[in-house]
Amino acid sequence: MRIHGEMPPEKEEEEKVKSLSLSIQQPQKLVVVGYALTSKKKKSFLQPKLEVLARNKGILFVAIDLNRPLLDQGPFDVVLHKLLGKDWCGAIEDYRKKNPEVAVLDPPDAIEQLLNRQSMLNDVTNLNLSDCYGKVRVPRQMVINNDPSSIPHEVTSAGLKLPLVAKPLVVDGTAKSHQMFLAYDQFSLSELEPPLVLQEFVNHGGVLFKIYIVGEAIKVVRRFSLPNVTKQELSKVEGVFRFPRVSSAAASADDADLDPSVAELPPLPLLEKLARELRHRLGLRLFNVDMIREHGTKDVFYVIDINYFPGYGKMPDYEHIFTDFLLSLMQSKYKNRPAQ
Ligand SMILES: Nc1ncnc2c1ncn2[C@@H]1O[C@H](COP(=O)(O)OP(=O)(O)OP(=O)(O)O)[C@@H](O)[C@H]1O
Ligand SMILES: O=P(O)(O)O[C@H]1[C@H](O)[C@@H](O)[C@H](OP(=O)(O)O)[C@@H](OP(=O)(O)O)[C@H]1O
Ligand SMILES: [Mg+2]
Ligand SMILES: [Mg+2]
Repeated sequence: MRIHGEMPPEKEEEEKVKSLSLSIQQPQKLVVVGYALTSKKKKSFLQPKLEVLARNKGILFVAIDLNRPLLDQGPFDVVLHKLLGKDWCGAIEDYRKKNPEVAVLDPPDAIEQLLNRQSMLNDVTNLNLSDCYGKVRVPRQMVINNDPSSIPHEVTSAGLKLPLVAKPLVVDGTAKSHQMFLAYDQFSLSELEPPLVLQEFVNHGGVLFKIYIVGEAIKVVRRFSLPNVTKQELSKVEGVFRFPRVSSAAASADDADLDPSVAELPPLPLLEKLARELRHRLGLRLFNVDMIREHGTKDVFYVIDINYFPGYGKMPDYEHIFTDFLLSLMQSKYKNRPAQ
């Protein structure tokens, strides 16, 4: 008995030969991805499961040699990078100008706005997502550049509400740039070392949504976060307390037994619109957004952090999503090429 849709054996052979000869006439072009990553990033991102799947799909990752001029290397179809410094950014800019057909992920000037927590959330502030299943806000915040002794006065005159999260102003991939403090009173903030961003803490029930963006693809996961701070606690406690990287553990909160009103994912149309708008405004294709839901509301969300080229290795299915994205870059490249 033949299952519906199955071919007779002779026809099947004919088809095999046909597709083989087609592939000989038009051998699949390898997609060469040059990468320049810190060793930490290389380890977390370039996992064997990604490299193997990529190879099967005709994608080859090649390390860029940082001791040789970038312009002498390649040819690459895509350049993937997460390195800092003027020299590197200059080299990448120069490379982009001279190789406009290569997809450089992403342009250094677009990345720059995410390397400073003052500019990082600007584009979210200016978004207008009304009628889109929820409100997306940014916590009120201020920057302290110097003189920690002036912080209590500055916080009071800016009218910021306690508790505050104190975050290093600059995000440069070092552990220090992720060192966070929770401040229960404004006086203790003078103990901290500027430059800092002081951001209002928003109660959100201890769950954070991490929205990974890879080109047009979105993946959202739940992560654990800081618990709510009650009024009572705030009135009793004084001081600033360093807290660990609560939301970075790969063990996600997806499987935890959570209050459904806290755990419910933000509506997909809201996330799609947010991702689309941010992709355009930021001019980036690889980033993630940390979002929390204001406790006691259904649809008031706050964006508290945006990261360039985040820990995709922790994103479920990242190897499929990322390789599909790389192939889609090639398709749009050939589609946009003028006919010969
Ligand atoms: N305004 C806020 N209100 C409530 N919780 C916050 C706020 N800002 C930060 N947090 C908590 O602190 C954590 C760290 O803050 P943030 O995401 O800004 O730091 P980060 O080091 O840049 O994180 P990442 O590892 O995602 O880059 C968040 O995951 C969240 O748990
Ligand atoms: O994917 P999430 O949970 O958001 O966490 C990432 C941070 O946001 C990134 O800042 C880290 O990358 P850098 O250490 O290169 O900044 C990134 O480092 P990683 O790629 O080595 O895991 C992650 O810690
Ligand atoms: Mg974060
Ligand atoms: Mg961050």
